[in-house]
Amino acid sequence: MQKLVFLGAGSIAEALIHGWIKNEVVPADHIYVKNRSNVQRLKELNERFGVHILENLEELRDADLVILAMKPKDAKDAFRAIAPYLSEKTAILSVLAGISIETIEKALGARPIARVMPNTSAAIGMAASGISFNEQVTESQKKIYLQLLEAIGIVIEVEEDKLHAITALSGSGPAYLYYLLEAWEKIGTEFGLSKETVRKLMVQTIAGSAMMLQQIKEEPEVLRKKVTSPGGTTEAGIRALENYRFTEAIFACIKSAEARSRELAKGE
Ligand SMILES: NC(=O)C1=CN([C@@H]2O[C@H](COP(=O)(O)OP(=O)(O)OC[C@H]3O[C@@H](n4cnc5c(N)ncnc54)[C@H](O)[C@@H]3O)[C@@H](O)[C@H]2O)C=CC1
Ligand SMILES: O=C(O)[C@@H]1CCC=N1
Repeated sequence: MQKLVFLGAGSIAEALIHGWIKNEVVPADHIYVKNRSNVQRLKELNERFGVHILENLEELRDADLVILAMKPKDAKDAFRAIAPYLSEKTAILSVLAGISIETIEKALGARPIARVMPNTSAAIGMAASGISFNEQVTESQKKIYLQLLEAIGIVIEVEEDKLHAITALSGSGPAYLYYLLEAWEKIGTEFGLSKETVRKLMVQTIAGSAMMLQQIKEEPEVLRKKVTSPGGTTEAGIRALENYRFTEAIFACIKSAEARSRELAKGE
């Protein structure tokens, strides 16, 4: 693919660009970026990664792949603006939360479309992505899409309806973990530790726990129980979480995010 155009130059676009260039999957010279109005932001991406700035929509005509990376609320306007400039050969990769393949097909015509839900860890090649394809995607195109996503982490193909759940889990997931770390830092400093010390310890704790799950093929429950000495500190901590209805809070979190993804699909 010679020309990949990002429509939307925000955080997820940056993460994908960073991942593709760093992992040498797509040369910077093949990447173009466009946003709505923030020219400074485009210049910043140009200077940082060497990607081109798409000056006008006419230049979409020879694009091989258009990546839809604006906010879902801006998608309708964007579709209307770009539809006249897309040629038959142009394929689509959408990262829009909620917006269905059917909606994209209706707006941009029947063409190869991959709907992807990555996360911002794409920037360091550690994304967890879900992906669905429409019927126009051939087996060889599928391989190219998967290659693009595997270059920035892991990717799992699912039926499209499940992307709402994936959005709520791994799409938003990094934010939940950062939020958890924010809380740990607050309480850690209340105990007189420096923020830097808490950060160092807890980032390693998150990374170590994730690696344990990956490398030692045991259930999280088994690993949790290995930490939890009878009558010990972990037991006391977990009891407090239970008192604050930890599982219910997590369920409510994921259900709310999943429901929001379904609302976005309806344009709400
Ligand atoms: N941030 C994240 O962790 C993830 C975001 N997503 C999805 O990615 C999309 C973008 O999210 P962010 O990067 O966080 O948003 P953002 O707000 O950082 O960036 C959105 C960009 O879209 C541009 N834009 C708006 N209308 C446009 C148009 N008509 N043509 C071209 N560009 C236009 C804006 O100027 C801005 O550069 C959303 O649809 C979101 O659901 C998906 C997975 C993870
Ligand atoms: O918050 C959002 O809507 C997007 C989708 C997943 C992560 N960020």
